[in-house]
Amino acid sequence: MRWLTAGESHGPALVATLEGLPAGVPVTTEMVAGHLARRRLGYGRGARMTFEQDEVTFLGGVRHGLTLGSPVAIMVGNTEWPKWQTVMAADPVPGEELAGLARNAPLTRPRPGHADLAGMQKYGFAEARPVLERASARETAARVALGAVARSYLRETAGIEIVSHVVELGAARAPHGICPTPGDVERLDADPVRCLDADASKAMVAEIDQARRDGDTLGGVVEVLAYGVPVGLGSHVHWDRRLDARLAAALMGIQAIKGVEMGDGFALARVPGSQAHDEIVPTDEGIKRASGRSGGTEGGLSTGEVLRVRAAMKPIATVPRALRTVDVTTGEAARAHHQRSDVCAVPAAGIVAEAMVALVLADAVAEKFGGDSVAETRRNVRGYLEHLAVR
Ligand SMILES: Cc1cc2nc3c(=O)[nH]c(=O)nc-3n(C[C@H](O)[C@H](O)[C@H](O)COP(=O)(O)O)c2cc1C
Ligand SMILES: C=C(O[C@@H]1CC(C(=O)O)=C[C@@H](OP(=O)(O)O)[C@H]1O)C(=O)O
Repeated sequence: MRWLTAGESHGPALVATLEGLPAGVPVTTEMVAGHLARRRLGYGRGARMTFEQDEVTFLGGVRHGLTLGSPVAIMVGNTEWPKWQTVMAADPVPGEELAGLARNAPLTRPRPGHADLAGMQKYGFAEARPVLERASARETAARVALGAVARSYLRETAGIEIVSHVVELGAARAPHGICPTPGDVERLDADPVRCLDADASKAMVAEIDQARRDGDTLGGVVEVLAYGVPVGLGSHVHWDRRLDARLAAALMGIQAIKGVEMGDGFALARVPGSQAHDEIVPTDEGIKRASGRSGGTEGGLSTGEVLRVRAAMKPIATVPRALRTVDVTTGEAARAHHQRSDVCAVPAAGIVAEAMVALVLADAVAEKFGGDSVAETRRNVRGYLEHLAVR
């Protein structure tokens, strides 16, 4: 399976394509729009989330609610576009039309923590606009759109369901060991910070309020769980086939994610081996694990237990009480450019992380089970699981 996104934050639209899906995956505009709406939620997001809509259009690969086996192409329109169509026009614009446009003022005070400065230096731009337009996490809308399609494929072929929740936000933490299930999604989506524990949720909201008062921003940690993942996705045989490595790369590829842990991750480094692994035990339902510390992978293969992976997001880099920078036109010390911004986007990052996990798992399922139609993939999954049960 291959996928790509294109589009700028204030361009006309984002587009995303996914190639390698079989025919017969149920997909609708409403399904994609539903996941995009979940990404817009979350206490602490900025003004743009209140007025911009995500307009979903399928451009290819789907007919009457089912994939055709051809590449799926989705467009997510930016409803901000009318305000930006001169500044972000694809074709040349006469200088007099651009002159005096406040939106076109050169951004010469790059923001620490963003791609602004290194991007300007690398690509030879005199200001940050051409960099930040693509570096912006607006692009995550395109990933979530593809993630919605990948999730439907996972559900239909292998019965896999994906859930995420916020486990840390600023200094507030959810109690250790809370593992939401697919049945908790409605409750999670209704919570302002997508945290299952009511006290922790209140503490997280209070952290965001305080950061806003302080002119500051916050990060946090999200956890993604995948239920129904069969044993044997990924492989131990080569580094780039390891499922854990693929998940880590995909999650690290989300804007502002700076750390990824499989299962108990870093905590495992601090305990002896007798407390770090998941013992193998016989049960009435077959061979199982006595705990879930590994997060559902061993040696780069899924174990058949619940998959659990965490991603740490750094605080939003556009800090209202602006950070020190240099004005690249004068070389003088200055304060970083700041307009509207999110105070905290950790709940939204959880939805993006779900999409990335879905895309990695979809790729791994397609690799293991193949199939040109959903029925064929399903047969292959069933045959494999029946064979395992016999053994
Ligand atoms: C869902 C989401 C929303 C974000 N919103 C903002 C924002 O409003 N303002 C901001 O400065 N950064 C925001 N970011 C983070 C920046 O895009 C990110 O920090 C920047 O691209 C640099 O990230 P990097 O150091 O990981 O490359 C957001 C990230 C995500 C995942
Ligand atoms: C638009 C989205 O997120 C944006 C991500 C973002 C950034 O710098 O990453 C900055 C903000 O955009 P702007 O600078 O235009 O206010 C966010 O609103 C979105 O998630 O759909």
